[in-house]
Amino acid sequence: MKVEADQVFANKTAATASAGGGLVTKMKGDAVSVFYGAKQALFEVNLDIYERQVTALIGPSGCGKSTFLRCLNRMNDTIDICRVTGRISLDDEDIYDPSIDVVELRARVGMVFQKPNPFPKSIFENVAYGPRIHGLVKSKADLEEIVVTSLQKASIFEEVKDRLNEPGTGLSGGQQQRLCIARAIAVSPEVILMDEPCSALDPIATAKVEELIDELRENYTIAIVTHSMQQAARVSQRTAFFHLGQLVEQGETDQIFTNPSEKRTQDYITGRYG
Ligand SMILES: Nc1ncnc2c1ncn2[C@@H]1O[C@H](COP(=O)(O)OP(=O)(O)OP(=O)(O)O)[C@@H](O)[C@H]1O
Repeated sequence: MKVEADQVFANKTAATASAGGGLVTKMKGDAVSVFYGAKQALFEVNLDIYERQVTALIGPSGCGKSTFLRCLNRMNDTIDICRVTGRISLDDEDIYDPSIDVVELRARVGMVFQKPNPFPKSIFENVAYGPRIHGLVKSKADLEEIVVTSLQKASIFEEVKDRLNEPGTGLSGGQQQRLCIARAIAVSPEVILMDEPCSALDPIATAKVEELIDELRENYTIAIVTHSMQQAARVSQRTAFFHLGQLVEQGETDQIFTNPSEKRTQDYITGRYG
């Protein structure tokens, strides 16, 4: 595993170089603990998500990666037994403060799920829905422009431009996932959370989505949960390794994969467990 990761780094472009210095914190977790009923799933996690960087959350199954990701736009609020303590901020504002409008928060911090989940509506409507309910458009022309630019940014416009009125569910899995990314982009989020966005995709569709993630980094802050260490190495500049509900280590992806500080990280990336 480590050898493959090294090869990936050897091929990496200047993109990685920009991961050094000058980083701005976009979201910050301070002593974040999460409980599902009596069971504690996360233990005092401190993690910074930097602006215009891709941060990969890695670790063995059940270590709490998705739980942490879901805290970042309060998706865990939808789980009755879930309780979150500590502080999570977006641009230094506490997102769990009672004054926060959760609908607005989720527009600023969008999410793409493991399984592509287009609405059972046309391709156009899938993307138009968010801007419309968030009141982001004044006219039909505005809406059309947002739909087209979102599909372009999600690198799917060329494939769907002649079938915008056909159902989104009729697209291939990889196209559906890029449609879901277009839908997330349409409400102009600042942060995009991705929970194993490629796990239901074949290698070609995965490569397209990974390429897209790299392009999106120019304008968005991204946090991605992935089981694939090669994927983490390919798409991220920062990596956070979780184990048994604890954040073991975080840092530049190159450093985490080639020279981790913690033995548990080393064991995981070399395939000793997980
Ligand atoms: N809705 C829930 N109700 C109760 N327990 C939950 C719930 N969601 C997650 N958990 C528990 O919290 C712990 C962390 O789960 P989580 O899904 O965050 O891990 P993960 O690292 O994302 O795992 P995976 O890689 O398998 O998706 C696990 O023990 C899991 O069983």
